[in-house]
Amino acid sequence: MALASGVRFAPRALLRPWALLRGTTLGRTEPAAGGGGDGARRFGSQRVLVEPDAASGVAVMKLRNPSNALSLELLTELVISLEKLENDKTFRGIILTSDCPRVFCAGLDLTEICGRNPAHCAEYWKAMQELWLRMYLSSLVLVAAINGACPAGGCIIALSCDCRVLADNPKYRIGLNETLLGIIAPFWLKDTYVNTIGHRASEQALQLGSLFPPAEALQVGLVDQVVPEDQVQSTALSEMARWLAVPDHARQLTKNMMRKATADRLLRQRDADTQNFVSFVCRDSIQKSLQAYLEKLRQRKG
Ligand SMILES: CCCCCCCC/C=C/C=C/CC(=O)SCCNC(=O)CCNC(=O)[C@H](O)C(C)(C)COP(=O)(O)OP(=O)(O)OC[C@H]1O[C@@H](n2cnc3c(N)ncnc32)[C@H](O)[C@@H]1OP(=O)(O)O
Repeated sequence: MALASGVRFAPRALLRPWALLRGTTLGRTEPAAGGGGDGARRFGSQRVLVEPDAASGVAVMKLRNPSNALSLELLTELVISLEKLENDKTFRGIILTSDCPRVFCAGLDLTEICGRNPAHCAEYWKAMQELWLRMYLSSLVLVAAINGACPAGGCIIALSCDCRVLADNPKYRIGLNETLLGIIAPFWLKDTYVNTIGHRASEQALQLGSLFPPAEALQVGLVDQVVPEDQVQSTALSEMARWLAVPDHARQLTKNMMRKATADRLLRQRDADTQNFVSFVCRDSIQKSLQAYLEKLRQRKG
């Protein structure tokens, strides 16, 4: 499997991604609901469902993990699905959305870094870097149809797309709230934020750990459209059409010109970034707060 440009590492899960997927349906195709015609074969895995439409060249990719927390398996399946679409010249764009009610993506799966050994945390973080690099530099148009809450790592997934459409529901807040959890967004998340909403707005939002409700997210430029919930999908499709109206080669080279320096910064410091992450999250104090936070989340449910 080809990894993102200039990669010096090969996380175990990504070297043998199929091992993680035993017993899942990845690679198997089946007719899409109501479909059956040309390009109406969907494929997917346990955690990512892909509904390709060959006629329009657009695939809808649906996350379907519990709360869409970014587990190692979900990260792996996302990379594989993305790669499959990238390698199929039929496709020019992906709409990324959630199949979970009320949640687009809950961010990092904290169970992957709480009570785990350093080697696991490193493998996990490398998989997170890999997904971000692939999405951020994808030659396809990526539109996020955000139909639920979108904190922290969820926001990063959305920010690595080209365009964001958010459902107008005050519960669907979006932002990088790491500081409120006592953790620090690494430089490449910060860079992505700055590239999207500018330096001053990022400085404020990152320090305060702001989670923006839809109207504020639109105002600050974190999302491009806020629409009623039942119009998220159709608006994402209209946005996609607008982006696909531009010749691919010109749009792709322009995207690369805008994003390459940010991605290269991570590529140059990938190992150091992993080490920073691991030594930070493996501290006793951080492990204790992660444990307490997870406990709070579980209790809140009851
Ligand atoms: C020197 C510096 C070096 C650099 C260091 C770098 C350090 C670190 C960088 C890290 C970056 C981190 C970014 C992150 O993404 S951290 C994760 C942040 N995410 C959150 O805070 C979201 C938490 N979840 C929620 O707020 C809600 O769950 C919500 C997404 C709004 C959904 O709400 P609701 O529909 O009501 O669902 P529940 O709350 O009932 O949750 C259902 C089950 O899912 C579990 N859950 C939720 N989120 C997570 C998660 N992020 N990880 C793991 N598990 C999660 C929750 O506990 C419930 O589980 P169960 O059904 O078993 O009870």
